[in-house]
Amino acid sequence: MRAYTGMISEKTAYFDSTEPFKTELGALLPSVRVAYRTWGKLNARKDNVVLVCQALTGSADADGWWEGMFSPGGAFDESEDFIICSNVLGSCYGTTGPTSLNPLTGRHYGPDFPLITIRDMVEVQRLLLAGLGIDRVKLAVGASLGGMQVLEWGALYPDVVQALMPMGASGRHSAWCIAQSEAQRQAIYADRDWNDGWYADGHPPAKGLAAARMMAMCTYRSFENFQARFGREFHHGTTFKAESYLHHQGRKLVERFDANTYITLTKAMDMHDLGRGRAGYEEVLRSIQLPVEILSINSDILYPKEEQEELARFIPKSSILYLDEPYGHDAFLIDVEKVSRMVREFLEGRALSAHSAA
Ligand SMILES: CC(=O)SCCNC(=O)CCNC(=O)[C@H](O)C(C)(C)COP(=O)(O)OP(=O)(O)OC[C@H]1O[C@@H](n2cnc3c(N)ncnc32)[C@H](O)[C@@H]1OP(=O)(O)O
Ligand SMILES: N[C@@H](CCO)C(=O)O
Repeated sequence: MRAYTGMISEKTAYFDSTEPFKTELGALLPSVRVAYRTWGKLNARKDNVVLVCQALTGSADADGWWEGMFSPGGAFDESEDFIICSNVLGSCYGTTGPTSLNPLTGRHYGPDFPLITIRDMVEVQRLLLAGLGIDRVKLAVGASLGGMQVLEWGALYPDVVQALMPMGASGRHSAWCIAQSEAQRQAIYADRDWNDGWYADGHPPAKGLAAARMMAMCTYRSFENFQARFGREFHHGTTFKAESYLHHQGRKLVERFDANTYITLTKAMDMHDLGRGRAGYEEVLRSIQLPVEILSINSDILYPKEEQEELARFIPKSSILYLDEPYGHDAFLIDVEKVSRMVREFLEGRALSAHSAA
């Protein structure tokens, strides 16, 4: 697998919405820019759209961070489908977020960027699709934060999306996940360069962001995976391989990501709750009348299988698949061949029948 560098591809396109965007929680963004990529061709009936929703540190470049999903006969097949992936609201890869200029102040939003929600991310994607003249999506698919967006698509726009495939996600962020996010954010706040989010250019809270990533990496993997890969072996001198692995991953994130963005996106994930302000959590799940294929990762310590089984229990036309791997939550990025096949089978099976019936 190619290492994901977080560079914005030159193939990235931009959609600008000059209308003010009101967030779910009432903040007003004067304008919104969306960075997006597409692959394949939109057919004459405009009914071959597959929407890919990114995970936490991803970008519009799904062919970078989820490369193995792109192949003839695989999940994302450019000869069949028109595949769209946009960078989420609040991120730092081209879509409006804390690193963007605030037109009202002329400086970066930084920590002034408002608290946003998964619903805001979906609303911004909806603006993009409308701007591209698309009003039907045959499949919305994504893992982790991407899975949350997929579920919100089902709740917000069931007339637009025709099938959903959320992976390694829940219908509402658990106390456990909120606690992990907060511990990571506290590592950033504790960095001497944090300066309440107004860190100087070239002096980000690097140690804090690296520590946050190291904590997160432990939750993206599993006891078994760390034990099998690193055991008690040393990397150099008295540094264990398990330590140097985390140092490496922490360093890599600091090179490609922004601390205020990390805070914005993890808070949005913590706000994830399909039931908020609606008729009730279970009712919302029951009301999703689309074919839904739920992928559960057996070794996931962040979103355990009970959470996907809960989704499957309440969403009427859902079924559940299990990815039986030792890798932990990030198995969706590692065993891509298997995941890709599962998506294609869904697309050509239950998802296709919903699509043809529409
Ligand atoms: C939406 C998104 O997910 S965005 C981005 C994709 N995800 C990420 O980048 C998250 C961070 N990366 C990863 O977790 C992984 O690289 C994955 C999930 C993408 C792939 O998993 P794996 O194939 O098992 O890769 P692995 O976890 O071994 O990481 C490989 C890297 O760790 C390094 N590494 C492995 N063991 C050690 C060690 N003991 N000490 C130091 N470095 C180590 C490798 O040299 C390699 O470095 P590179 O990425 O700079 O080439
Ligand atoms: N590893 C993912 C987050 C967890 O799925 C990312 O870096 O975006």
